[in-house]
Amino acid sequence: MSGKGLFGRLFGGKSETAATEADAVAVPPVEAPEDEAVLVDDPHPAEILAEAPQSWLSRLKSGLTKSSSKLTQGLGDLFTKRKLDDEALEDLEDLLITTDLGVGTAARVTKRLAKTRFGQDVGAEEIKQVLAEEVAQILAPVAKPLQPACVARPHVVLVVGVNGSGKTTTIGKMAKHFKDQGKQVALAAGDTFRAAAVEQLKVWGERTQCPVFSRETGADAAGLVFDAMAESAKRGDDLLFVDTAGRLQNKADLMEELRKVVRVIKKQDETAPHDVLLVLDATVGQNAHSQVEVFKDMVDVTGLVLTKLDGTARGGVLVALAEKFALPVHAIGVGEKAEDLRPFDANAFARSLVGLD
Ligand SMILES: Nc1nc2c(ncn2[C@@H]2O[C@H](COP(=O)(O)OP(=O)(O)OP(=O)(O)O)[C@@H](O)[C@H]2O)c(=O)[nH]1
Repeated sequence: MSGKGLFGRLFGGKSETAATEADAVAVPPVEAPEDEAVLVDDPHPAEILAEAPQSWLSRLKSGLTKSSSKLTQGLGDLFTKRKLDDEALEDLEDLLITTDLGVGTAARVTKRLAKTRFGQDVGAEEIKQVLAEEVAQILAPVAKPLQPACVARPHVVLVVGVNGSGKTTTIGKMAKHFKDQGKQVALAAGDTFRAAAVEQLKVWGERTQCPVFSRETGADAAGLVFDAMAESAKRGDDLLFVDTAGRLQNKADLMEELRKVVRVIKKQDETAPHDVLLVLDATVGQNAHSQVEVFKDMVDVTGLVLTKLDGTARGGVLVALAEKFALPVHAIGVGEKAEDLRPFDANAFARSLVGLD
């Protein structure tokens, strides 16, 4: 592990290399190149916004394939009809921990099986059922789709997270979701630190036909957000999504910037921001825990969005996060297209995660 400390690992400079799946502590988001042409040129907007040929459930299942295969394979190896004794329970607990489900979940599942099936022959399918039920129970209290009341105009959703976690993409996908529901939505490019971030948000603005409030690179983010709120209120928008920087020189700078943004938002509406979403990249696995802790220190995080579940076998981390923080999980991302972000459903997720239909 590098000697940079937590902040260095979370927000470290360009020299940080992307973490591998096996690297449980380093954070993969590496600052995207400024000339990220694919984002700026947007050659296939229609494709990105196109209706999904598959149902959401099949997208979810295929998105979680890496996670479910790891679990299914592990369970298959352990339980081709095996007596459930102490050793088998220990092996099962270890497997569940290695799939990022968390110590608490692993203990719950093994305890339940020990109570009901100790000494009997059990198979992988039976264990999957028990696991799916336990996971769904853990997730049910946190599965809360974002339902902005829009009593205040605009209802302000502040979006935070480390660079590359998927903030901008999540904003774009949510903008489409709420536009489709008939809401008037605007976007504020509060990551004035990186030109590519502003450009990327503008691309989503064009795709979703939402105005994007932006300023030149290096401009004061809080000033931009203040003006964006005033303008959005004048327009009578239902919703204003505010993108933010994910990395500054150090933690103190980032904290100061985020707190300043919150202060200026409150100057115009003391009930705002109405939601503060922390976007987490699921591929970082257990490191997501530290990210939640760091951001909770900086701002009043009200809910989570987990992205890139399609790119990792570590989808179980969502369960561990739910157990530890009990923060609402509003949505999950299983791909880069607009329809790849959906309100989070505990049961569907639990069954897909363990590879059940
Ligand atoms: N596979 C996959 N890719 C995703 C998902 N969500 C976002 N991405 C991709 O992840 C990359 C980073 O996403 P961004 O939205 O730019 O992340 P950000 O947090 O705004 O990052 P900065 O703009 O660097 O601050 C982009 O290439 C997205 O297309 C997802 O659910 N699945």
